[in-house]
Amino acid sequence: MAPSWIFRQETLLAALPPRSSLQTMISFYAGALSLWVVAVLQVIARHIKWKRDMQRRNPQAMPYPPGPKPLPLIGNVFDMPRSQSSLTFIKWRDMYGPLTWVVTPGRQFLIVNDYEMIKELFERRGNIYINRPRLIMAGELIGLDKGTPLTQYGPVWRQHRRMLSHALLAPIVRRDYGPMMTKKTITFLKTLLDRPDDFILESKKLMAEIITEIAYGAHRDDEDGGHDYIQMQIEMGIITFKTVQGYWVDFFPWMKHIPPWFPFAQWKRDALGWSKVYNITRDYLFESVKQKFLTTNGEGMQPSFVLTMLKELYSQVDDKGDEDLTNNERAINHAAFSFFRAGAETTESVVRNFFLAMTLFPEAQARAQAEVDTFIGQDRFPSIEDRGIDKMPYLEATVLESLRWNPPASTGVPHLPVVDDFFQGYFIPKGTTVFQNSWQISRDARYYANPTAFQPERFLKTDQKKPRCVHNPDVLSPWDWAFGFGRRICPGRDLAMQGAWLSVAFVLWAFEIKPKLGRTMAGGYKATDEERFNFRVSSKTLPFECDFTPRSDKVRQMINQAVEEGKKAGGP
Ligand code: HEM
Repeated sequence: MAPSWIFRQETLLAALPPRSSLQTMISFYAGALSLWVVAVLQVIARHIKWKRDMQRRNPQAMPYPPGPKPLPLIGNVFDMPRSQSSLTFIKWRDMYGPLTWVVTPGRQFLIVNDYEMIKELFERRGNIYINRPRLIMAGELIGLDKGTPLTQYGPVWRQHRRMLSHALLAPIVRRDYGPMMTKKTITFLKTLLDRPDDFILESKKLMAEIITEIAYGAHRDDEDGGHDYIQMQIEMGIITFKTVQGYWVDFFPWMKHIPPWFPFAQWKRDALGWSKVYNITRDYLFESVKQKFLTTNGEGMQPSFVLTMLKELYSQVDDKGDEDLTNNERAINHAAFSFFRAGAETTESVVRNFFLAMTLFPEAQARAQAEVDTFIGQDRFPSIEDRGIDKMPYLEATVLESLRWNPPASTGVPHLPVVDDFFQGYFIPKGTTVFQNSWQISRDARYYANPTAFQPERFLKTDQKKPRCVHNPDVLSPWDWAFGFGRRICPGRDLAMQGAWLSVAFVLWAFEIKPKLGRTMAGGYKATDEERFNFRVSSKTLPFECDFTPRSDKVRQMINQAVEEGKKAGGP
Protein backbone atom coordinates (compact mmCIF):
# COMPACT_ATOMS: atom_id res chain seq x y z
CA MET A 1 0.00 0.00 0.00
CA ALA A 2 1.31 3.49 -0.86
CA PRO A 3 2.28 5.65 2.15
CA SER A 4 -0.35 8.31 2.88
CA TRP A 5 2.05 11.28 2.37
CA ILE A 6 2.11 10.39 -1.35
CA PHE A 7 -1.45 11.79 -1.67
CA ARG A 8 -0.82 15.06 0.15
CA GLN A 9 -1.39 18.06 -2.11
CA GLU A 10 2.07 19.55 -1.58
CA THR A 11 3.75 16.22 -2.46
CA LEU A 12 1.72 15.99 -5.66
CA LEU A 13 2.41 19.60 -6.63
CA ALA A 14 6.13 19.16 -5.98
CA ALA A 15 6.17 16.11 -8.24
CA LEU A 16 4.59 18.02 -11.16
CA PRO A 17 6.86 19.81 -13.67
CA PRO A 18 6.65 23.65 -13.46
CA ARG A 19 3.84 25.03 -15.68
CA SER A 20 3.19 28.26 -17.50
CA SER A 21 -0.10 30.02 -16.74
CA LEU A 22 -1.23 29.14 -20.31
CA GLN A 23 -0.69 25.45 -19.60
CA THR A 24 -2.62 25.74 -16.36
CA MET A 25 -5.48 27.49 -18.11
CA ILE A 26 -5.58 24.89 -20.92
CA SER A 27 -5.62 21.99 -18.48
CA PHE A 28 -8.32 23.68 -16.40
CA TYR A 29 -10.65 24.19 -19.38
CA ALA A 30 -9.85 20.73 -20.74
CA GLY A 31 -10.90 19.37 -17.34
CA ALA A 32 -14.12 21.39 -17.38
CA LEU A 33 -14.88 20.27 -20.96
CA SER A 34 -14.40 16.61 -20.13
CA LEU A 35 -16.76 17.06 -17.19
CA TRP A 36 -19.42 18.35 -19.60
CA VAL A 37 -18.75 15.48 -22.05
CA VAL A 38 -19.24 12.97 -19.23
CA ALA A 39 -22.44 14.78 -18.26
CA VAL A 40 -23.84 14.69 -21.80
CA LEU A 41 -23.01 10.99 -22.12
CA GLN A 42 -24.77 10.42 -18.83
CA VAL A 43 -27.87 12.25 -20.11
CA ILE A 44 -27.86 10.11 -23.29
CA ALA A 45 -27.49 6.89 -21.29
CA ARG A 46 -30.26 7.91 -18.92
CA HIS A 47 -32.54 8.85 -21.80
CA ILE A 48 -32.08 5.46 -23.50
CA LYS A 49 -32.72 3.64 -20.23
CA TRP A 50 -35.82 5.78 -19.58
CA LYS A 51 -37.25 5.09 -23.06
CA ARG A 52 -36.83 1.33 -22.62
CA ASP A 53 -38.40 1.50 -19.19
CA MET A 54 -41.41 3.44 -20.52
CA GLN A 55 -41.93 0.88 -23.33
CA ARG A 56 -42.01 -1.87 -20.73
CA ARG A 57 -44.45 -0.01 -18.47
CA ASN A 58 -46.76 1.05 -21.29
CA PRO A 59 -47.21 -2.18 -23.30
CA GLN A 60 -50.22 -0.86 -25.24
CA ALA A 61 -48.10 2.10 -26.37
CA MET A 62 -50.66 4.66 -25.23
CA PRO A 63 -49.48 8.12 -26.33
CA TYR A 64 -48.46 11.01 -24.09
CA PRO A 65 -50.72 14.08 -24.22
CA PRO A 66 -49.91 16.64 -26.94
CA GLY A 67 -47.46 19.49 -26.36
CA PRO A 68 -44.68 21.58 -27.88
CA LYS A 69 -42.22 19.55 -29.95
CA PRO A 70 -39.22 18.49 -27.82
CA LEU A 71 -35.61 18.88 -29.02
CA PRO A 72 -33.37 15.77 -28.97
CA LEU A 73 -31.94 15.09 -25.50
CA ILE A 74 -32.84 18.41 -23.89
CA GLY A 75 -36.56 18.13 -24.67
CA ASN A 76 -38.58 21.29 -23.97
CA VAL A 77 -35.99 23.01 -21.76
CA PHE A 78 -36.34 26.20 -23.81
CA ASP A 79 -40.16 26.05 -23.90
CA MET A 80 -40.51 25.91 -20.12
CA PRO A 81 -41.56 29.36 -18.86
CA ARG A 82 -39.22 30.97 -16.31
CA SER A 83 -41.83 33.57 -15.29
CA GLN A 84 -45.58 34.15 -15.65
CA SER A 85 -46.08 30.39 -16.08
CA SER A 86 -49.86 30.57 -15.78
CA LEU A 87 -50.05 32.76 -18.91
CA THR A 88 -47.84 30.41 -20.96
CA PHE A 89 -49.91 27.46 -19.74
CA ILE A 90 -53.10 29.16 -20.93
CA LYS A 91 -51.54 29.72 -24.39
CA TRP A 92 -50.70 26.01 -24.49
CA ARG A 93 -54.36 25.25 -23.79
CA ASP A 94 -55.33 27.15 -26.95
CA MET A 95 -52.70 25.26 -28.96
CA TYR A 96 -52.89 21.72 -27.56
CA GLY A 97 -56.12 21.43 -25.57
CA PRO A 98 -56.64 21.05 -21.81
CA LEU A 99 -53.76 18.60 -21.30
CA THR A 100 -50.23 19.67 -22.30
CA TRP A 101 -47.16 17.45 -22.10
CA VAL A 102 -43.61 18.81 -21.80
CA VAL A 103 -40.34 17.02 -21.06
CA THR A 104 -36.90 18.04 -19.83
CA PRO A 105 -33.94 15.72 -19.17
CA GLY A 106 -35.09 13.23 -16.54
CA ARG A 107 -38.47 14.94 -15.89
CA GLN A 108 -41.91 15.01 -17.49
CA PHE A 109 -44.60 17.62 -16.89
CA LEU A 110 -48.35 17.55 -17.42
CA ILE A 111 -50.19 20.86 -17.35
CA VAL A 112 -53.91 20.57 -16.71
CA ASN A 113 -55.98 23.51 -17.86
CA ASP A 114 -59.43 22.23 -16.90
CA TYR A 115 -61.23 22.18 -13.54
CA GLU A 116 -63.05 18.85 -14.04
CA MET A 117 -59.88 17.08 -15.15
CA ILE A 118 -57.88 18.40 -12.18
CA LYS A 119 -60.66 17.28 -9.86
CA GLU A 120 -60.60 13.82 -11.40
CA LEU A 121 -56.83 13.47 -11.08
CA PHE A 122 -56.09 15.18 -7.74
CA GLU A 123 -59.31 14.38 -5.89
CA ARG A 124 -60.94 11.22 -7.24
CA ARG A 125 -57.54 9.67 -7.92
CA GLY A 126 -56.11 11.46 -4.86
CA ASN A 127 -54.38 8.34 -3.53
CA ILE A 128 -52.29 8.24 -6.69
CA TYR A 129 -51.58 11.95 -7.28
CA ILE A 130 -50.25 12.60 -3.80
CA ASN A 131 -46.52 13.15 -4.10
CA ARG A 132 -44.44 16.31 -4.63
CA PRO A 133 -41.53 16.96 -7.00
CA ARG A 134 -37.96 16.63 -5.76
CA LEU A 135 -36.61 20.08 -6.49
CA ILE A 136 -32.84 20.17 -6.47
CA MET A 137 -32.22 23.89 -5.92
CA ALA A 138 -35.12 24.77 -3.60
CA GLY A 139 -35.39 21.32 -2.01
CA GLU A 140 -32.09 19.50 -1.70
CA LEU A 141 -29.71 22.47 -1.76
CA ILE A 142 -31.72 25.02 0.27
CA GLY A 143 -33.78 22.68 2.47
CA LEU A 144 -37.35 23.58 1.49
CA ASP A 145 -38.06 19.88 0.99
CA LYS A 146 -38.26 19.51 4.80
CA GLY A 147 -41.36 21.76 4.86
CA THR A 148 -44.84 20.28 4.43
CA PRO A 149 -45.55 21.57 0.89
CA LEU A 150 -42.50 19.80 -0.57
CA THR A 151 -42.32 16.80 1.78
CA GLN A 152 -42.46 13.51 -0.08
CA TYR A 153 -45.52 11.33 0.49
CA GLY A 154 -44.89 9.06 3.49
CA PRO A 155 -45.08 8.89 7.29
CA VAL A 156 -43.36 12.25 7.92
CA TRP A 157 -45.82 14.07 5.63
CA ARG A 158 -48.74 12.28 7.32
CA GLN A 159 -47.44 13.40 10.71
CA HIS A 160 -47.22 17.03 9.47
CA ARG A 161 -50.78 16.88 8.13
CA ARG A 162 -52.16 15.43 11.38
CA MET A 163 -50.62 18.27 13.37
CA LEU A 164 -51.62 21.04 10.94
CA SER A 165 -55.18 19.86 10.25
CA HIS A 166 -55.98 19.86 13.93
CA ALA A 167 -54.32 23.21 14.76
CA LEU A 168 -55.85 25.06 11.81
CA LEU A 169 -59.50 23.94 12.09
CA ALA A 170 -61.94 26.88 11.77
CA PRO A 171 -63.37 26.70 15.35
CA ILE A 172 -59.86 26.41 16.83
CA VAL A 173 -58.64 29.39 14.80
CA ARG A 174 -61.62 31.46 15.98
CA ARG A 175 -61.32 30.44 19.63
CA ASP A 176 -57.57 30.58 20.12
CA TYR A 177 -56.51 33.30 17.73
CA GLY A 178 -59.66 35.34 16.95
CA PRO A 179 -59.05 38.04 19.62
CA MET A 180 -55.39 38.47 18.62
CA MET A 181 -56.31 38.71 14.91
CA THR A 182 -59.05 41.26 15.64
CA LYS A 183 -56.75 43.42 17.75
CA LYS A 184 -54.03 43.42 15.11
CA THR A 185 -56.56 44.31 12.41
CA ILE A 186 -57.66 47.37 14.42
CA THR A 187 -54.00 48.41 14.72
CA PHE A 188 -53.81 48.04 10.93
CA LEU A 189 -56.73 50.50 10.61
CA LYS A 190 -54.76 52.94 12.73
CA THR A 191 -51.78 52.73 10.34
CA LEU A 192 -54.18 53.40 7.45
CA LEU A 193 -55.35 56.53 9.29
CA ASP A 194 -51.79 57.73 9.96
CA ARG A 195 -49.83 56.50 6.93
CA PRO A 196 -52.31 55.53 4.20
CA ASP A 197 -49.63 55.39 1.50
CA ASP A 198 -47.97 52.46 3.32
CA PHE A 199 -51.06 50.27 2.93
CA ILE A 200 -49.26 47.49 1.04
CA LEU A 201 -46.36 47.28 3.48
CA GLU A 202 -48.72 47.43 6.44
CA SER A 203 -51.04 44.71 5.17
CA LYS A 204 -47.97 42.54 4.54
CA LYS A 205 -46.91 43.22 8.12
CA LEU A 206 -50.37 42.43 9.46
CA MET A 207 -50.49 38.96 7.88
CA ALA A 208 -46.86 38.22 8.70
CA GLU A 209 -47.47 39.09 12.36
CA ILE A 210 -50.67 37.07 12.57
CA ILE A 211 -49.13 33.96 11.04
CA THR A 212 -45.90 34.27 13.06
CA GLU A 213 -47.84 34.56 16.29
CA ILE A 214 -50.04 31.60 15.46
CA ALA A 215 -46.97 29.50 14.67
CA TYR A 216 -44.65 30.66 17.46
CA GLY A 217 -46.56 32.99 19.81
CA ALA A 218 -45.80 36.64 20.47
CA HIS A 219 -42.22 37.72 20.09
CA ARG A 220 -40.99 40.97 21.47
CA ASP A 221 -37.81 42.45 20.10
CA ASP A 222 -36.24 43.01 23.52
CA GLU A 223 -36.76 39.36 24.51
CA ASP A 224 -35.55 37.95 21.22
CA GLY A 225 -32.38 39.87 20.65
CA GLY A 226 -33.92 42.38 18.26
CA HIS A 227 -34.94 39.93 15.51
CA ASP A 228 -37.35 41.37 13.00
CA TYR A 229 -39.82 38.59 12.20
CA ILE A 230 -41.46 40.52 9.42
CA GLN A 231 -38.13 41.03 7.73
CA MET A 232 -37.51 37.30 8.20
CA GLN A 233 -40.82 36.55 6.45
CA ILE A 234 -39.85 38.81 3.59
CA GLU A 235 -36.35 37.30 3.27
CA MET A 236 -37.75 33.77 3.31
CA GLY A 237 -40.26 34.83 0.64
CA ILE A 238 -37.46 36.09 -1.59
CA ILE A 239 -35.45 32.88 -1.16
CA THR A 240 -38.49 30.73 -1.92
CA PHE A 241 -39.47 32.83 -4.91
CA LYS A 242 -35.97 32.77 -6.39
CA THR A 243 -35.36 29.09 -5.89
CA VAL A 244 -38.66 27.52 -6.92
CA GLN A 245 -38.52 29.27 -10.31
CA GLY A 246 -36.25 26.47 -11.55
CA TYR A 247 -32.50 26.49 -12.13
CA TRP A 248 -30.45 24.55 -14.66
CA VAL A 249 -29.55 22.21 -11.81
CA ASP A 250 -33.23 21.23 -11.64
CA PHE A 251 -33.00 20.02 -15.24
CA PHE A 252 -29.50 18.51 -14.89
CA PRO A 253 -29.35 17.10 -11.33
CA TRP A 254 -25.69 16.02 -11.68
CA MET A 255 -24.82 19.74 -11.53
CA LYS A 256 -25.49 19.70 -7.78
CA HIS A 257 -22.03 18.10 -7.38
CA ILE A 258 -20.31 21.13 -8.94
CA PRO A 259 -18.21 22.77 -6.21
CA PRO A 260 -18.95 26.40 -5.24
CA TRP A 261 -15.54 27.64 -6.43
CA PHE A 262 -16.17 26.39 -9.99
CA PRO A 263 -16.35 29.09 -12.72
CA PHE A 264 -19.94 30.22 -13.49
CA ALA A 265 -21.18 28.48 -10.33
CA GLN A 266 -22.60 31.61 -8.69
CA TRP A 267 -25.90 29.71 -8.25
CA LYS A 268 -24.09 27.14 -6.07
CA ARG A 269 -22.53 29.87 -3.94
CA ASP A 270 -26.01 31.49 -3.62
CA ALA A 271 -27.50 28.11 -2.68
CA LEU A 272 -25.03 27.66 0.18
CA GLY A 273 -25.70 31.18 1.50
CA TRP A 274 -29.50 30.91 1.27
CA SER A 275 -29.53 27.46 2.82
CA LYS A 276 -27.64 28.82 5.83
CA VAL A 277 -30.09 31.74 6.29
CA TYR A 278 -33.09 29.44 5.82
CA ASN A 279 -31.98 26.77 8.28
CA ILE A 280 -30.77 29.21 10.93
CA THR A 281 -34.04 31.18 10.83
CA ARG A 282 -36.18 28.05 11.09
CA ASP A 283 -34.22 26.50 13.96
CA TYR A 284 -33.96 29.80 15.81
CA LEU A 285 -37.74 30.32 15.79
CA PHE A 286 -38.43 26.80 17.00
CA GLU A 287 -35.68 26.71 19.63
CA SER A 288 -36.76 30.04 21.16
CA VAL A 289 -40.22 28.60 21.94
CA LYS A 290 -38.82 25.23 23.05
CA GLN A 291 -36.33 26.75 25.50
CA LYS A 292 -39.05 28.91 27.09
CA PHE A 293 -41.34 25.91 27.30
CA LEU A 294 -38.67 23.77 28.99
CA THR A 295 -37.98 26.43 31.62
CA THR A 296 -41.58 27.51 32.29
CA ASN A 297 -43.50 24.36 31.36
CA GLY A 298 -45.62 26.65 29.21
CA GLU A 299 -46.81 28.79 32.14
CA GLY A 300 -47.58 32.36 30.99
CA MET A 301 -46.71 31.64 27.36
CA GLN A 302 -49.02 32.82 24.58
CA PRO A 303 -50.85 29.98 22.75
CA SER A 304 -49.13 28.90 19.56
CA PHE A 305 -48.89 25.91 17.28
CA VAL A 306 -45.39 24.99 18.49
CA LEU A 307 -46.35 25.31 22.16
CA THR A 308 -49.47 23.14 21.76
CA MET A 309 -47.49 20.48 19.91
CA LEU A 310 -44.61 20.49 22.42
CA LYS A 311 -47.03 20.19 25.35
CA GLU A 312 -48.67 17.20 23.70
CA LEU A 313 -45.32 15.61 22.86
CA TYR A 314 -43.80 16.06 26.31
CA SER A 315 -46.93 14.74 28.02
CA GLN A 316 -46.19 11.39 26.33
CA VAL A 317 -42.42 11.61 26.59
CA ASP A 318 -42.03 8.68 29.01
CA ASP A 319 -43.19 6.24 26.36
CA LYS A 320 -40.65 7.34 23.78
CA GLY A 321 -36.97 6.82 23.21
CA ASP A 322 -34.67 9.81 22.63
CA GLU A 323 -34.58 9.23 18.90
CA ASP A 324 -38.37 9.41 18.73
CA LEU A 325 -38.37 12.66 20.66
CA THR A 326 -35.83 14.22 18.30
CA ASN A 327 -37.82 13.06 15.25
CA ASN A 328 -41.06 14.43 16.64
CA GLU A 329 -39.47 17.76 17.54
CA ARG A 330 -38.04 17.96 14.04
CA ALA A 331 -41.52 17.36 12.57
CA ILE A 332 -43.01 20.16 14.73
CA ASN A 333 -40.16 22.49 13.74
CA HIS A 334 -40.60 21.86 10.02
CA ALA A 335 -44.42 21.94 10.05
CA ALA A 336 -44.44 25.26 11.97
CA PHE A 337 -41.96 26.82 9.58
CA SER A 338 -44.05 25.63 6.61
CA PHE A 339 -47.00 27.61 7.66
CA PHE A 340 -44.86 30.55 8.72
CA ARG A 341 -43.76 30.40 5.07
CA ALA A 342 -46.92 29.36 3.23
CA GLY A 343 -49.55 31.40 5.06
CA ALA A 344 -48.67 35.08 5.12
CA GLU A 345 -47.88 35.97 1.53
CA THR A 346 -50.83 34.08 0.07
CA THR A 347 -53.37 35.60 2.46
CA GLU A 348 -51.92 39.06 2.00
CA SER A 349 -52.24 38.63 -1.74
CA VAL A 350 -56.03 38.19 -1.36
CA VAL A 351 -56.25 41.40 0.69
CA ARG A 352 -54.22 43.26 -1.89
CA ASN A 353 -56.57 42.02 -4.62
CA PHE A 354 -59.42 43.43 -2.55
CA PHE A 355 -57.79 46.89 -2.30
CA LEU A 356 -57.24 47.05 -6.05
CA ALA A 357 -60.77 45.84 -6.75
CA MET A 358 -62.27 48.50 -4.49
CA THR A 359 -60.19 51.12 -6.32
CA LEU A 360 -61.39 50.00 -9.73
CA PHE A 361 -64.97 48.85 -9.03
CA PRO A 362 -66.67 51.52 -6.85
CA GLU A 363 -70.12 49.96 -7.33
CA ALA A 364 -68.95 46.73 -5.60
CA GLN A 365 -67.53 48.81 -2.76
CA ALA A 366 -70.77 50.78 -2.34
CA ARG A 367 -72.83 47.59 -2.20
CA ALA A 368 -70.55 45.90 0.36
CA GLN A 369 -70.47 49.05 2.49
CA ALA A 370 -74.26 49.38 2.45
CA GLU A 371 -74.47 45.82 3.78
CA VAL A 372 -71.91 46.50 6.53
CA ASP A 373 -73.77 49.67 7.51
CA THR A 374 -77.09 47.84 7.79
CA PHE A 375 -75.74 44.85 9.72
CA ILE A 376 -73.10 46.49 11.94
CA GLY A 377 -73.68 50.24 11.80
CA GLN A 378 -71.09 52.76 12.95
CA ASP A 379 -71.52 52.37 16.73
CA ARG A 380 -69.37 49.30 17.11
CA PHE A 381 -66.45 47.56 15.41
CA PRO A 382 -67.15 44.51 13.26
CA SER A 383 -66.52 41.24 15.08
CA ILE A 384 -65.43 37.79 14.03
CA GLU A 385 -68.94 36.64 15.05
CA ASP A 386 -70.46 38.78 12.26
CA ARG A 387 -69.03 36.47 9.63
CA GLY A 388 -71.45 34.24 7.72
CA ILE A 389 -73.24 34.07 4.39
CA ASP A 390 -76.54 34.26 6.30
CA LYS A 391 -75.42 37.51 7.97
CA MET A 392 -73.52 39.55 5.35
CA PRO A 393 -73.65 37.57 2.10
CA TYR A 394 -72.21 40.30 -0.13
CA LEU A 395 -69.21 40.69 2.18
CA GLU A 396 -68.58 36.95 2.13
CA ALA A 397 -68.87 37.00 -1.68
CA THR A 398 -66.41 39.94 -1.83
CA VAL A 399 -63.76 37.85 -0.06
CA LEU A 400 -64.43 34.92 -2.41
CA GLU A 401 -64.21 37.19 -5.46
CA SER A 402 -60.91 38.63 -4.16
CA LEU A 403 -59.61 35.06 -4.13
CA ARG A 404 -60.92 34.22 -7.61
CA TRP A 405 -59.96 37.48 -9.35
CA ASN A 406 -56.22 36.75 -8.98
CA PRO A 407 -55.72 33.33 -7.30
CA PRO A 408 -52.54 33.64 -5.19
CA ALA A 409 -51.24 30.15 -6.05
CA SER A 410 -51.75 30.76 -9.76
CA THR A 411 -50.34 27.42 -10.92
CA GLY A 412 -51.08 25.55 -7.68
CA VAL A 413 -48.46 23.29 -6.13
CA PRO A 414 -47.72 20.30 -8.40
CA HIS A 415 -48.81 16.76 -7.52
CA LEU A 416 -46.92 13.65 -8.68
CA PRO A 417 -48.52 10.21 -9.22
CA VAL A 418 -46.94 7.45 -7.14
CA VAL A 419 -47.81 4.79 -9.76
CA ASP A 420 -48.24 4.81 -13.57
CA ASP A 421 -51.66 6.02 -14.66
CA PHE A 422 -53.76 6.21 -17.82
CA PHE A 423 -56.07 9.19 -18.35
CA GLN A 424 -58.27 10.18 -21.31
CA GLY A 425 -56.39 7.69 -23.49
CA TYR A 426 -52.95 9.04 -22.50
CA PHE A 427 -50.11 7.48 -20.52
CA ILE A 428 -49.07 9.42 -17.38
CA PRO A 429 -45.97 7.75 -15.93
CA LYS A 430 -45.28 7.62 -12.20
CA GLY A 431 -43.31 10.71 -11.13
CA THR A 432 -44.80 13.10 -13.74
CA THR A 433 -45.00 16.64 -12.33
CA VAL A 434 -48.67 17.60 -12.75
CA PHE A 435 -49.64 21.29 -12.53
CA GLN A 436 -53.15 22.65 -12.00
CA ASN A 437 -53.42 25.99 -13.77
CA SER A 438 -55.65 27.83 -11.30
CA TRP A 439 -55.37 31.00 -13.33
CA GLN A 440 -57.10 29.24 -16.24
CA ILE A 441 -60.00 28.17 -13.99
CA SER A 442 -60.38 31.75 -12.75
CA ARG A 443 -60.72 32.98 -16.36
CA ASP A 444 -62.80 30.07 -17.69
CA ALA A 445 -65.94 31.62 -19.21
CA ARG A 446 -67.80 28.32 -18.68
CA TYR A 447 -67.74 29.07 -14.95
CA TYR A 448 -67.39 32.84 -14.76
CA ALA A 449 -69.12 35.27 -17.11
CA ASN A 450 -66.99 38.37 -17.76
CA PRO A 451 -64.12 36.87 -15.73
CA THR A 452 -61.83 39.93 -15.65
CA ALA A 453 -64.55 41.98 -13.89
CA PHE A 454 -64.78 42.02 -10.09
CA GLN A 455 -68.38 40.94 -9.42
CA PRO A 456 -69.04 39.42 -5.97
CA GLU A 457 -72.73 39.10 -6.86
CA ARG A 458 -71.86 36.22 -9.19
CA PHE A 459 -71.73 33.97 -6.11
CA LEU A 460 -75.18 35.03 -4.86
CA LYS A 461 -78.81 34.70 -5.85
CA THR A 462 -82.07 36.00 -4.45
CA ASP A 463 -84.44 33.73 -2.56
CA GLN A 464 -88.06 34.89 -2.17
CA LYS A 465 -88.26 33.23 1.25
CA LYS A 466 -85.14 34.90 2.67
CA PRO A 467 -84.52 38.57 3.50
CA ARG A 468 -80.95 38.50 2.15
CA CYS A 469 -79.25 37.00 -0.90
CA VAL A 470 -78.11 33.39 -0.58
CA HIS A 471 -75.20 31.39 -1.94
CA ASN A 472 -75.62 30.54 -5.64
CA PRO A 473 -74.78 26.83 -5.97
CA ASP A 474 -74.69 27.09 -9.78
CA VAL A 475 -71.47 29.11 -9.75
CA LEU A 476 -68.22 27.33 -9.00
CA SER A 477 -66.74 28.66 -5.75
CA PRO A 478 -62.98 29.41 -5.71
CA TRP A 479 -63.00 27.66 -2.33
CA ASP A 480 -63.27 24.47 -4.44
CA TRP A 481 -60.05 25.02 -6.42
CA ALA A 482 -57.88 27.97 -5.23
CA PHE A 483 -56.59 25.97 -2.25
CA GLY A 484 -55.75 22.86 -4.26
CA PHE A 485 -57.32 19.43 -4.18
CA GLY A 486 -57.39 16.02 -2.54
CA ARG A 487 -55.20 14.92 0.34
CA ARG A 488 -52.69 17.70 -0.32
CA ILE A 489 -55.32 20.47 -0.10
CA CYS A 490 -54.18 23.59 1.77
CA PRO A 491 -54.55 22.96 5.53
CA GLY A 492 -54.54 26.74 6.21
CA ARG A 493 -57.60 27.62 4.11
CA ASP A 494 -59.92 28.38 7.04
CA LEU A 495 -57.31 30.60 8.65
CA ALA A 496 -56.62 32.36 5.35
CA MET A 497 -60.28 33.16 4.69
CA GLN A 498 -60.79 34.24 8.29
CA GLY A 499 -57.77 36.59 8.15
CA ALA A 500 -58.81 38.04 4.79
CA TRP A 501 -62.42 38.50 5.96
CA LEU A 502 -61.31 40.52 8.99
CA SER A 503 -59.26 42.92 6.86
CA VAL A 504 -62.04 43.31 4.29
CA ALA A 505 -64.80 43.85 6.86
CA PHE A 506 -62.85 46.30 9.03
CA VAL A 507 -61.51 48.36 6.13
CA LEU A 508 -64.94 48.65 4.48
CA TRP A 509 -66.46 49.61 7.81
CA ALA A 510 -63.86 52.34 8.37
CA PHE A 511 -62.76 53.77 5.01
CA GLU A 512 -63.82 54.73 1.56
CA ILE A 513 -61.20 53.60 -0.94
CA LYS A 514 -60.69 55.75 -4.04
CA PRO A 515 -58.13 55.82 -6.83
CA LYS A 516 -55.66 58.70 -6.64
CA LEU A 517 -55.98 61.63 -9.07
CA GLY A 518 -59.48 60.59 -10.10
CA ARG A 519 -58.20 57.75 -12.30
CA THR A 520 -60.83 55.33 -13.56
CA MET A 521 -60.84 52.07 -15.41
CA ALA A 522 -62.93 53.65 -18.16
CA GLY A 523 -60.11 56.21 -18.47
CA GLY A 524 -57.67 53.34 -19.05
CA TYR A 525 -56.31 52.87 -15.48
CA LYS A 526 -55.45 49.19 -14.84
CA ALA A 527 -57.94 48.07 -17.44
CA THR A 528 -56.39 44.65 -18.24
CA ASP A 529 -55.21 41.66 -16.22
CA GLU A 530 -51.63 42.17 -17.46
CA GLU A 531 -51.61 45.70 -15.99
CA ARG A 532 -53.07 44.46 -12.70
CA PHE A 533 -51.21 41.28 -11.69
CA ASN A 534 -47.65 39.90 -11.77
CA PHE A 535 -48.49 36.17 -12.30
CA ARG A 536 -45.62 34.94 -10.16
CA VAL A 537 -45.60 31.65 -8.23
CA SER A 538 -47.42 33.62 -5.55
CA SER A 539 -49.33 36.05 -7.78
CA LYS A 540 -49.77 39.61 -6.52
CA THR A 541 -51.16 42.89 -7.80
CA LEU A 542 -48.68 45.14 -9.58
CA PRO A 543 -48.03 48.45 -7.75
CA PHE A 544 -51.00 50.81 -7.58
CA GLU A 545 -52.08 53.80 -5.52
CA CYS A 546 -55.29 54.64 -3.70
CA ASP A 547 -56.66 56.99 -1.03
CA PHE A 548 -58.24 55.87 2.25
CA THR A 549 -60.78 58.38 3.56
CA PRO A 550 -62.24 57.66 7.04
CA ARG A 551 -65.99 57.29 6.69
CA SER A 552 -66.76 59.49 9.72
CA ASP A 553 -65.14 61.29 12.65
CA LYS A 554 -66.68 58.73 14.92
CA VAL A 555 -64.85 55.93 13.13
CA ARG A 556 -61.57 57.84 13.47
CA GLN A 557 -62.20 58.34 17.19
CA MET A 558 -63.09 54.70 17.80
CA ILE A 559 -59.91 53.47 16.10
CA ASN A 560 -57.65 55.87 18.03
CA GLN A 561 -59.34 55.02 21.30
CA ALA A 562 -59.16 51.24 20.75
CA VAL A 563 -55.45 51.38 19.92
CA GLU A 564 -54.71 53.54 22.99
CA GLU A 565 -56.64 51.16 25.24
CA GLY A 566 -54.87 48.18 23.66
CA LYS A 567 -51.48 49.76 24.39
CA LYS A 568 -52.42 50.35 28.03
CA ALA A 569 -53.65 46.77 28.40
CA GLY A 570 -50.40 45.37 26.85
CA GLY A 571 -50.42 41.93 25.20
CA PRO A 572 -50.18 41.28 21.47
C1 HEM B 1 -55.31 32.67 0.46
C2 HEM B 1 -54.36 31.99 1.05
C3 HEM B 1 -53.83 30.67 0.63
C4 HEM B 1 -53.88 30.05 -0.60
C5 HEM B 1 -54.50 30.57 -1.89
C6 HEM B 1 -53.21 28.77 -0.45
C7 HEM B 1 -53.09 27.85 -1.48
C8 HEM B 1 -52.47 26.62 -1.33
C9 HEM B 1 -52.38 25.65 -2.38
C10 HEM B 1 -52.93 25.79 -3.80
C11 HEM B 1 -51.72 24.58 -1.88
C12 HEM B 1 -51.40 23.28 -2.60
C13 HEM B 1 -52.55 22.32 -2.46
C14 HEM B 1 -52.42 21.10 -3.32
O1 HEM B 1 -51.32 20.60 -3.50
O2 HEM B 1 -53.42 20.61 -3.87
C15 HEM B 1 -51.38 24.89 -0.51
C16 HEM B 1 -50.69 24.04 0.32
C17 HEM B 1 -50.34 24.36 1.62
N1 HEM B 1 -50.73 25.49 2.32
FE1 HEM B 1 -51.83 27.03 1.63
N2 HEM B 1 -52.79 28.64 0.83
C18 HEM B 1 -53.14 29.77 1.53
C19 HEM B 1 -52.93 30.02 2.87
C20 HEM B 1 -52.30 29.18 3.74
C21 HEM B 1 -52.18 29.39 5.15
C22 HEM B 1 -52.77 30.57 5.93
C23 HEM B 1 -51.44 28.36 5.64
C24 HEM B 1 -51.01 28.03 7.04
C25 HEM B 1 -51.14 28.78 8.05
C26 HEM B 1 -51.11 27.48 4.53
C27 HEM B 1 -50.36 26.33 4.61
C28 HEM B 1 -50.19 25.42 3.58
C29 HEM B 1 -49.40 24.18 3.69
C30 HEM B 1 -48.64 23.72 4.93
C31 HEM B 1 -49.51 23.53 2.46
C32 HEM B 1 -48.89 22.19 2.06
C33 HEM B 1 -49.90 21.06 2.17
C34 HEM B 1 -49.34 19.69 1.74
O3 HEM B 1 -48.45 19.64 0.92
O4 HEM B 1 -49.82 18.68 2.26
N3 HEM B 1 -51.66 28.00 3.39
N4 HEM B 1 -51.87 26.13 -0.19
